[in-house]
Amino acid sequence: MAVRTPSAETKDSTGEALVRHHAYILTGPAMTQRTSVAIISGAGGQDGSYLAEWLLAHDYHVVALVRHTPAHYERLNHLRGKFDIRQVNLRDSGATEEILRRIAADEFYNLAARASSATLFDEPAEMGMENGVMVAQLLETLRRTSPQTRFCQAGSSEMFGNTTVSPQDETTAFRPRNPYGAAKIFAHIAVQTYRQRHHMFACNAILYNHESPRRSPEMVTRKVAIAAARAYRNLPVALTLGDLEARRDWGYAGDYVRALWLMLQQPAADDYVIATGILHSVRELCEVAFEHVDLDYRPFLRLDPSLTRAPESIPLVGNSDKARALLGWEPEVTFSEMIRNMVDAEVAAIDRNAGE
Ligand SMILES: Nc1nc2c(ncn2[C@@H]2O[C@H](COP(=O)(O)OP(=O)(O)O[C@H]3O[C@H](CO)[C@@H](O)[C@H](O)[C@@H]3O)[C@@H](O)[C@H]2O)c(=O)[nH]1
Repeated sequence: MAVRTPSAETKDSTGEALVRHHAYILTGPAMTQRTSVAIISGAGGQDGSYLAEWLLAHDYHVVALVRHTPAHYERLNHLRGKFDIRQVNLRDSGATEEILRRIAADEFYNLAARASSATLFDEPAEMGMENGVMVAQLLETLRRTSPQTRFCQAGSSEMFGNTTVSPQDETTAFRPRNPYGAAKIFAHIAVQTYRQRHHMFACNAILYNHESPRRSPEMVTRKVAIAAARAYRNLPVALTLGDLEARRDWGYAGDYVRALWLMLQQPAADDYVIATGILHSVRELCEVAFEHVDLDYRPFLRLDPSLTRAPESIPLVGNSDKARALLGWEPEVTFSEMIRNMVDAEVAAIDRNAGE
């Protein structure tokens, strides 16, 4: 168990105590547990909501940083009142610095990013700023205000892009094929720089696709789950897909946020690939989702080539042996279980809406 130095109570501008922390401190033979404080940026997304749940279940004081008005974030609704939520644009370094200085968190998880597959190629300059340069800015602010804070950066398998190696691991060369992947690599290198040159506890998670009922509806797993549930409830279905043969290494988001947390509990900071190591096609995804409701997906399917992306010459599939060995991490939810849960969640949502 890591032993961390306690720090002082922090106060807001009114002088009111905000949070008391720190982690686990040894007091003689007995171990006293104090509340750890974690900041999650980009907390309103799929991963932020699962990570907030995980941290709250582990008695953390959670501070969620969101970009828009807090009420906007439905995925956090069930947790309201259990954590602090602050609206801040991380590109505003002054505002970010004030928050970081005041909170002096034990852990910081950076999940803030542009993440839609529709925008992987769009607005390269903005993409570079938000998914790349902003992370370096954040690390620099942390270095000046709260260098003891442990930092975790959510990277992506898109960094491997047009790889020539399969499966990919932490030693595989990056070959990004879009500005999204390139920006994430900039962030990845920034994390390594602050770890090596400034001795900060900063980790990179190279996350392969991870899904859940909280995934954005334009992502392919959620699209298919919604279509299967609507077909099951005899509602009009638009299952319009780009490509049935595209393959992905799909894991469950709840499992992946557990890996992020585990990284920050280690004696030393490092980088880890987080993946299942198993590929499935969009066709298999459709089969699992529709078979779960005893239907055939084919009559509902329309192919739209405009939704197709050039396939990778080598599929993106991760080797997470390092995370399994050093973090003791294993994915717990299988692909089929996850897709079936996603369909069940959509059926429940339809029924809830019908009952309102
Ligand atoms: N969205 C979508 N994808 C389709 C469709 N038809 C086929 N696909 C294929 O389905 C795969 C998964 O697509 P998405 O669910 O949109 O996710 P992604 O593009 O792989 O990106 C996600 O995962 C990355 C991790 O590798 C993340 O970095 C990224 O932010 C995002 O979460 C891709 O190969 C995509 O080409 C379609 O109609 N819609």
